[in-house]
Amino acid sequence: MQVSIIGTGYVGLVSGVCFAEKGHQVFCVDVDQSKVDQINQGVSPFYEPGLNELLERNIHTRLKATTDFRQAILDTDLSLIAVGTPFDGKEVDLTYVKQVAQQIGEALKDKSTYHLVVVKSTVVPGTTDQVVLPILEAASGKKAGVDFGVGMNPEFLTEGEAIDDFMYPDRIVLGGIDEQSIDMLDALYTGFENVDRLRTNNSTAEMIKYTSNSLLALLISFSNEVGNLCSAIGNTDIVEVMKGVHNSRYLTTVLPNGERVVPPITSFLAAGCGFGGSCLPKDVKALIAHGEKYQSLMPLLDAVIQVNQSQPQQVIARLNKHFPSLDGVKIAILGLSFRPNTNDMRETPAIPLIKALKAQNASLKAYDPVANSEAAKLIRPEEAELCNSLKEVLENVDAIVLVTRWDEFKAVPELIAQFDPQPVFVDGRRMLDKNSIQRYEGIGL
Ligand SMILES: NC(=O)c1ccc[n+]([C@@H]2O[C@H](COP(=O)([O-])OP(=O)(O)OC[C@H]3O[C@@H](n4cnc5c(N)ncnc54)[C@H](O)[C@@H]3O)[C@@H](O)[C@H]2O)c1
Ligand SMILES: O=c1ccn([C@@H]2O[C@H](COP(=O)(O)OP(=O)(O)O[C@H]3O[C@H](CO)[C@@H](O)[C@H](O)[C@H]3O)[C@@H](O)[C@H]2O)c(=O)[nH]1
Repeated sequence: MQVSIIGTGYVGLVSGVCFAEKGHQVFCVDVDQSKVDQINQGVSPFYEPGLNELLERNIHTRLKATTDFRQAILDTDLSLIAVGTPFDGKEVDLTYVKQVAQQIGEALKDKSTYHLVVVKSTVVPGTTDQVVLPILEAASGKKAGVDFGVGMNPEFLTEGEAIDDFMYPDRIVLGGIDEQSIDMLDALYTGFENVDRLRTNNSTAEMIKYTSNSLLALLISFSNEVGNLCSAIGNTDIVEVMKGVHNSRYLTTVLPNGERVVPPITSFLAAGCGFGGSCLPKDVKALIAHGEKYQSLMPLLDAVIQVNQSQPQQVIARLNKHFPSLDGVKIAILGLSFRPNTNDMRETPAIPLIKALKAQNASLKAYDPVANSEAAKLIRPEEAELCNSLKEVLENVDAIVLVTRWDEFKAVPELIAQFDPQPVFVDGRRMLDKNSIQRYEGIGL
């Protein structure tokens, strides 16, 4: 199939290389010329494990990046919209989605064959049918369901694991205005085997995406709330509590041989210094705001955000056990990206934590295995000194705070074993063994 993908961010570019790998002819379209040039040189504009290899293999054979929007639409049968949908403080910002719909519509005016337009961006229920479809009809002068189809295909990839998530999805949601749209969208996923496909309407497809992310966020905040109580009680460990909870038959699958498998969703029961990223915070807030429009309040999701916003304070409370005043206390921050294996700093809990520590006059150093240069755009040198290695950041500090679960940090117990005195270690992710470090403190402990 000839496919155009609009937006070459995490979703657009990963979808592009993966569909090319599956044999489709893909045009990746972006307004950002520098991104387009970089992609055409076979280099990803952002860090994502495995992406460069797939890009190099497919560029200029089955994949091409371009800024020529019109030509990309005319030369393809199906377009995926994968531009950003940020939260603007009040509601989901559909500016980019609307712009793209307008441009696709204008190109469709000159097209004589059937074309399918699919929204892959995360958009609130109703957007594809009530916002995108009317723009396409008005700009093209054509009729949806007759001259072109309209679909919605939410994306579930996780940054840092995006290629595997895309190639081996746990579900494929195929939304559409009619059978023809859904059939064509289904055909795009030929070659994706052994995966549940859910055929539905666009509004339901949109709601599936928000509900999935809201559930994940809810699980995290639930774990954090219980973890905070564990800390307050003392001698009660959230990690062991959640191990016990996982063993419930409702959260595990029992295989015919009796083996118990913990489904991935239960990994979202890990308490920590809070969820960040470009999806969970903005999607939960957008759904709450969308509910308000229908006078359908979501107090449970309001609380999910509230708990999340207070999690950095839990780290500070652990530090305060040892340092009643943080004035002049030298602290190393381990990890700046919102999760491991990415350099994405969007909504990372590291930023509110650094601001809060700085407000108390702590003296900060920080290190991230890949996100240092992205972090330098957000963190001023007077807020925290960015270090180039784990060894360097650990030198001469009173305390260490682990924010991101990078594998490299497993070396910390050994690296600090000989330090005298031992720094206080606050595990913001409960990543390390609590018995492996002398002055260990952790969320939910
Ligand atoms: N990042 C994720 O892990 C993830 C996962 C699932 C779903 N989503 C959703 O997918 C969507 C895209 O997210 P992302 O993280 O890939 O975004 P991103 O910000 O990384 O990329 C968006 C891209 O769109 C381009 N763009 C903006 N306007 C354009 C236009 N008019 N024409 C062409 N290109 C244009 C930008 O230059 C940018 O390269 C969002 O709705 C997001 O919620 C993201
Ligand atoms: O038990 C957990 C699991 C995650 N997190 C934090 O939650 C945030 C989000 O992590 P994760 O969900 O792994 O990464 P994302 O790339 O944001 O992926 C989420 O958002 C994507 C975009 O919508 C969806 O496609 C994915 O299914 C969904 O997991 C990170 O800050 C994690 O540290 C926790 O605090 N505890």
